[in-house]
Amino acid sequence: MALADGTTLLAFPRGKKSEVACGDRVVLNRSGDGQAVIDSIAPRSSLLYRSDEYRKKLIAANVTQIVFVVAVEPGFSAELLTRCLVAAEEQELRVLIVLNKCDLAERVPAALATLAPFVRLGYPLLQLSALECAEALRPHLAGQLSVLVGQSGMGKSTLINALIPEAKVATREISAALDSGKHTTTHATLYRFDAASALIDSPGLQEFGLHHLPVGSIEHAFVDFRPFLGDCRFRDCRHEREPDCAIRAAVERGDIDARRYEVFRSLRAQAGQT
Ligand SMILES: Nc1nc2c(ncn2[C@@H]2O[C@H](COP(=O)(O)OP(=O)(O)OP(=O)(O)O)[C@@H](O)[C@H]2O)c(=O)[nH]1
Ligand SMILES: [Zn+2]
Repeated sequence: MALADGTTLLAFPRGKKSEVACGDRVVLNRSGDGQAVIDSIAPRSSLLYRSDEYRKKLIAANVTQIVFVVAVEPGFSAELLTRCLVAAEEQELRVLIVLNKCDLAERVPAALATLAPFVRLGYPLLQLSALECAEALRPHLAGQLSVLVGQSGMGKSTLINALIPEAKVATREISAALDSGKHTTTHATLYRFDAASALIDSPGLQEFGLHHLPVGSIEHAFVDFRPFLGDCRFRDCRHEREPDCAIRAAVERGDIDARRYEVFRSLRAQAGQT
């Protein structure tokens, strides 16, 4: 836990089950030996979970922006990006898509083609090379609590280590404090730039399991569905086999990307289970 004066200390939740997420603002009760107990958690402006059919887990609180890192190689999952965008829309967060490894110039056009449908939807795209110009990302982090998300191999660690030189050291210190190296891969870490800007590195968000989303909020989280919502014949249309479904009609006309519609269907089928 970081205090207002910038110092940090080790803090533990009161109960056994931790309800605290990275990014939370808390009231601490100091115990004198440099440690503390978490008394209460301040109201959150946003909350990201990961979930599967069995359980959901808090990942990050009070985030204002998701930075989704993809690379020109290896290939990335457009479905995962769609899921990330849905999670962001549902929590009303900003999104920045970062295309990394643009130094591999001959691979850039293919990656841009994959990203074109997302850019058409209005999501901002930043092209950079974590090896050559990681600094290009820094201005986009100003004034935001960002969470950095990406599949393995996209260059997330390279980016963080370039922007935050103490990041490598911090990970080691936290593992030592918890007396176990195995925590390094599962817990989220918050790196502060200034009073208004910080970055959360959260390995757990990679898969974007969204089983926890309320069924009714999913269709609204697809920005391309919004112009057509309310135009279906049935008010409670599930956009599956109902007659006169405006969403399916839009897919058939090509106004909604068919792959996005398929992601919608799978999210809807899984929704509300945890
Ligand atoms: N050419 C090029 N290679 C890069 C760039 N950024 C990262 N890489 C390489 O891509 C590989 C993966 O980078 P990492 O930073 O370890 O990727 P990661 O996303 O943190 O992956 P995990 O550690 O598995 O989560 C490494 O071999 C990096 O050197 C870049 O901008 N250009
Ligand atoms: Zn419909």
